Amino acid sequence: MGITFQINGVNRVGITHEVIACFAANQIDIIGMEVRPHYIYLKIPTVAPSKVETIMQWIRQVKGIEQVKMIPYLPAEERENRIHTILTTVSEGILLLDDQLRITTINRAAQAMLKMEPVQLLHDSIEKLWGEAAVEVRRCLEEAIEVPSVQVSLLTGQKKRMTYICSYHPIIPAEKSERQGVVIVLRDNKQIQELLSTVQRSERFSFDEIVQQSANMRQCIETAKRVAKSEATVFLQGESGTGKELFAKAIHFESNRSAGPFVPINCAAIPDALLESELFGYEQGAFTGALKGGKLGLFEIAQGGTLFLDEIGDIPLHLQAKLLRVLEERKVRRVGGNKSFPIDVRIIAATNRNLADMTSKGLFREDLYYRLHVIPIVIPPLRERKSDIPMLAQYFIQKVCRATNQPMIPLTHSAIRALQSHNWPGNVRELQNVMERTVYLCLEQEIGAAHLYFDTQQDRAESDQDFSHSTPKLLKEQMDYYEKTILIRALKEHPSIRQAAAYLGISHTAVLQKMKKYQL
Ligand SMILES: Nc1ncnc2c1ncn2[C@@H]1O[C@H](COP(=O)(O)OP(=O)(O)OP(=O)(O)O)[C@@H](O)[C@H]1O
Repeated sequence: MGITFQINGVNRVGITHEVIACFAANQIDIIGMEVRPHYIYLKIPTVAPSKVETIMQWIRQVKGIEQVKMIPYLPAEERENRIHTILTTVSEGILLLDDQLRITTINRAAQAMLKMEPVQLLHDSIEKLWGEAAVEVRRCLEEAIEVPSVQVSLLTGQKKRMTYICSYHPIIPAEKSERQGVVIVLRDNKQIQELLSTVQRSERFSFDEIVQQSANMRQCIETAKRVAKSEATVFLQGESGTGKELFAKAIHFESNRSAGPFVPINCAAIPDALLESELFGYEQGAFTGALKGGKLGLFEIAQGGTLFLDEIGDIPLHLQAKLLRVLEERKVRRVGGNKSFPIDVRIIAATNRNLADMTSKGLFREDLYYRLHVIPIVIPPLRERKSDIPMLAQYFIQKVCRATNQPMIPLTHSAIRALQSHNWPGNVRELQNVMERTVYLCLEQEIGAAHLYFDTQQDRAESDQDFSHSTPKLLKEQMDYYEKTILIRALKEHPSIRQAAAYLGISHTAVLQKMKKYQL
């Protein structure tokens, strides 16, 4: 409590001294003060309202003073109030340390996370409290560098060991080079995992959402449902676009791990050099360019949930060995790390390649193949389940109509017959594209066979041969057309993208880019 004045005047040497002298002459104590060009802020103990007016008149008599008014707080108090409000409202734990690494402030969230009262923490050095775990905090202070995302294992006030994700930020005042301290931002690892699984939970998916009515698909779903509750590794085989990822998701959400995360990774889409660190994570300093504090691997992120290894046939041989070890020991060691930690992750693997064939050719490790091939489920291509086509086509039409707020457009019998006589090399994904394109371009009340927009460009490329007929005329178009055809052939003739790349004499990433360009 107290009374605060804001005094505004000219910038004259000695003016502040004369204002203070007014208070001293009238025996009024000054309990807070701040001076800025043209402004003096003064705080005094509470006095009677009548006295306040008298004081203001004294001050106005000082030469050069233009305005005196009462304000609720000194500017520094106002800043402190704001910082206090921020600290109490953020969900992260915040600890402010001085230049000796002593704790000067701790917010409510940090007290709750550490399960400690401020008296147990304030004024103690973080090095005394955290021991070894504080090494990076000192580095942050001494080298004035930010340290983002370090995992720290600490004993809480209830003597329970918990893992936190911390980041350290040096406090460096503007215009000065000396360091004033460190801000520690603390996040509860469990909260992060829960957040992650909430995100996954929001994408819940069930077997009921897999559209089908053919006997062979029904059988696949029955098998998948039966094994979902177990912990067994499921091995999904099927051509591209048959719905392998949908099966993987449905199995996860039907399993006892449904509250945990579902983490998919497409092994073919990640360059060799990054795949290992994506899967297993890395320790700080593991290689040039490694993030400070290291990086969580997908095995760690999938803890308590399911890791979906899509396109498993594209994992290079040296990583196959490491993956096998992880699956057998159920322990992961980060790249550049020397400690292993246990993992609790269910594996679902998928491939559109003939892995058994690749094994016999020495392109895929036999031991890993058998480790993964526990419960194989073969999803048939669309051409082998033509009875699913009408239902799927209507489902995709309805999806677009709903999204664009238009009434459902019916399919004629002739359109259904045309759809069923198509070969569908791209399976359900291709059917989905055809139906979406057809709905967007259709101006009729119903969709007949003539209105279907098949992917003729792809059909032409796949049917390969006669380059002289109906090919594009412009040089660029012709070159693209031939490139796409060559790429399709190479991909068909080689068991993995990496080998197709080696055959074509280009990098794996170049093949991936071209596949994206031609939507293969
Ligand atoms: N039975 C189905 N019901 C509804 N949608 C389906 C069905 N099967 C596939 N789809 C849709 O087709 C697309 C391809 O499916 P998905 O990605 O699961 O195939 P995939 O076999 O994993 O393909 P890839 O091998 O290329 O990764 C997705 O958009 C998916 O939603």
